[in-house]
Amino acid sequence: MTSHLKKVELHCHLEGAAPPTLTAAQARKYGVDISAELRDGAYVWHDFASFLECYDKVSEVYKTEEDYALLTETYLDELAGIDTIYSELIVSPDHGKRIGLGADAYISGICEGIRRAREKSGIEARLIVTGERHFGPESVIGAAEYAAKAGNPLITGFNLAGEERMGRVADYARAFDIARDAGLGLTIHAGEVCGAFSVADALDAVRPSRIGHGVRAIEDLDLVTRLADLGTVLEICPGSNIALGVFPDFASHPLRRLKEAGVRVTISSDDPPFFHTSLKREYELAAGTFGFSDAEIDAMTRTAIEAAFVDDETRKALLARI
Ligand SMILES: Nc1ncnc2[nH]cnc12
Ligand SMILES: [Zn+2]
Repeated sequence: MTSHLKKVELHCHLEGAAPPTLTAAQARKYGVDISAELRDGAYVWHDFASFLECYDKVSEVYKTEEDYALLTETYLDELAGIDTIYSELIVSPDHGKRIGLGADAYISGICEGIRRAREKSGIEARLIVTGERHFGPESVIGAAEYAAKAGNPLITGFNLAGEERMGRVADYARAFDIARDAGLGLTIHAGEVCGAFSVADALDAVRPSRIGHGVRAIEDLDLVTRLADLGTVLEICPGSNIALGVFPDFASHPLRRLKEAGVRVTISSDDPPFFHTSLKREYELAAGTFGFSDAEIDAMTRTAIEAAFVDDETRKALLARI
């Protein structure tokens, strides 16, 4: 049981958190046929590439500023309902542009959702703007420029997500320079679909303070030592990793081995309904399946706050609540 524990989430894609019931209602509202991507209340995909396609199609039924406010408020309300005190949402202003809403309206809807949720429960949230590898380096640079110039106090981080097998991290280094110069926190999806080399690439080319997933670092024990020595924080999403077949089962998942090797680990849900999971379930897995004590889980939550892309005053206030 982890219902008595305070929770924090560093790694969740906003559109990836869209509840199937809400997506179905949105599709009906706009007359969009989503039957190939949403069947019997579940999202339909069969491998990483088709997951990304399904994700993009689902995202298309969220079209207006109000749609994004509602989606954000809905997810943050769910998190607050399980005693989550802080959430970082991975968002894509580029997506806002692609669907014709515009990056500013997309972000403004999301910020309104954060405001509404915080008013009800006090939950704190920040935004990590992401570029997506499969749209190429220029689009990722565009996302970084947007994040850097937005001057929005809720945008505090920059990420690289999408098809990890496309290009090397060095191809996207310029985008991270722009984000770093703007004072944004940096994190990169690496070592999820690709092996340890991808995590080493991220450290060599960018040296982010956090890595999304990073779990396949376990294939190279020198790299695990490097992560531990650098203090790089891994945003680990066990349910996502099993759903995507990164590891065959929880028994072979390296969360515990990475933690025991001294790597700073945290737990998140990634794209919860796509992977039949939730932050609640991830905490339950940490306790039940991985066998972590309450104190060990609290320590991971504290690590997440230490690594959060927030100002020191907010960090202090969050730490005081664990
Ligand atoms: N798990 C994941 N990996 C890479 N890109 C993503 N975009 C949404 N979810 C993702
Ligand atoms: Zn992710």
